[in-house]
Amino acid sequence: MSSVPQYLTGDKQGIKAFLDKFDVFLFDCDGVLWSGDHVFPGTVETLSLLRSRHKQIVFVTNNSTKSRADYKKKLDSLGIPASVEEIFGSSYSAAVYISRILQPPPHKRKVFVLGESGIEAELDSEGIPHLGGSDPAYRRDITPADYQAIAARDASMVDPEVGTVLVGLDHHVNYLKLALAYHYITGPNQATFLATNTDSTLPSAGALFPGAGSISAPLIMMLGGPGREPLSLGKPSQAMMDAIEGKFRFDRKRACMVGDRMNTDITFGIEGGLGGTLAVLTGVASRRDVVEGEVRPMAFVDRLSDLLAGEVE
Ligand SMILES: O=C(O)[C@H](O)[C@H](O)COP(=O)(O)O
Ligand SMILES: [Mg+2]
Repeated sequence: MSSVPQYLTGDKQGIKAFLDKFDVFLFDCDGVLWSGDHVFPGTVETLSLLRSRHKQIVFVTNNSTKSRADYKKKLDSLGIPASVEEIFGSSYSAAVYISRILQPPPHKRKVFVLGESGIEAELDSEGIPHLGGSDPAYRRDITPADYQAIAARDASMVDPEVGTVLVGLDHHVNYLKLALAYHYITGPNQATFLATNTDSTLPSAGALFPGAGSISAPLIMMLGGPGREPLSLGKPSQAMMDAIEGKFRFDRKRACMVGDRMNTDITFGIEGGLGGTLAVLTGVASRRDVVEGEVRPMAFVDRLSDLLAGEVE
């Protein structure tokens, strides 16, 4: 059983000592920097404190609805200084995995997407053709003709060149898309079943909503349940950690993962062999999860801006 994490809120010297241990901070976004479009008070000041101390900052989000360029716009709109180079999302992680590791053969190079434009933009950035996703042709009710065409594997409905099904948070999921995804995975296409992430919930507006995991769950059930889960390329996937380390070239022992979720963010940092992990209580995890859970961070604070107390010399 892991030890009880250090509680740093209000502990000026403890915060200073904690911050001094690290040169790199990997920041989760939803539940840490903001909740939906509400940026938590003190977030901007805390990040600029770290930058003033020459700490490297990387934004590592599982939220696949936006691309890195979209996140740059969101960070700008919330007054959070950042470069697009500092952003690493699960949709980019999945696109890189497909183009550089999975490398489907030319006749199976297309990806059927259950997700939003963030996935499509990152697949485009890696030159990967895709269908489904935000295409309005799929945002409709299934019809009797659809059943016939899908069952008959009519190429107008079931594209023979689909070799991968990629699932992320999809605010427009529906029966037709789930049916097509199932047939791509189980039919002659034998498509590879991937997910950008499998978070069960999404923290937004101070509450919890269906997460990306709830979008792939019906497919897992249709495929026979446990053992048929998709390969997930978001946190805590170490494929994502390796890609981030490869890009930013940092000493893992001098890096700290900051997150609000134990089974993604904190597990990501621990399994990645990072020097530290810090939890905040403004998102998914409760204090009890942090202090008594199976997975525990090195330290925690009530909110990110509590780190500002570390400014005192
Ligand atoms: O369902 C989801 O996709 C997640 O809740 C969301 O993406 C979490 O984003 P993160 O906290 O990693 O920024
Ligand atoms: Mg989060």
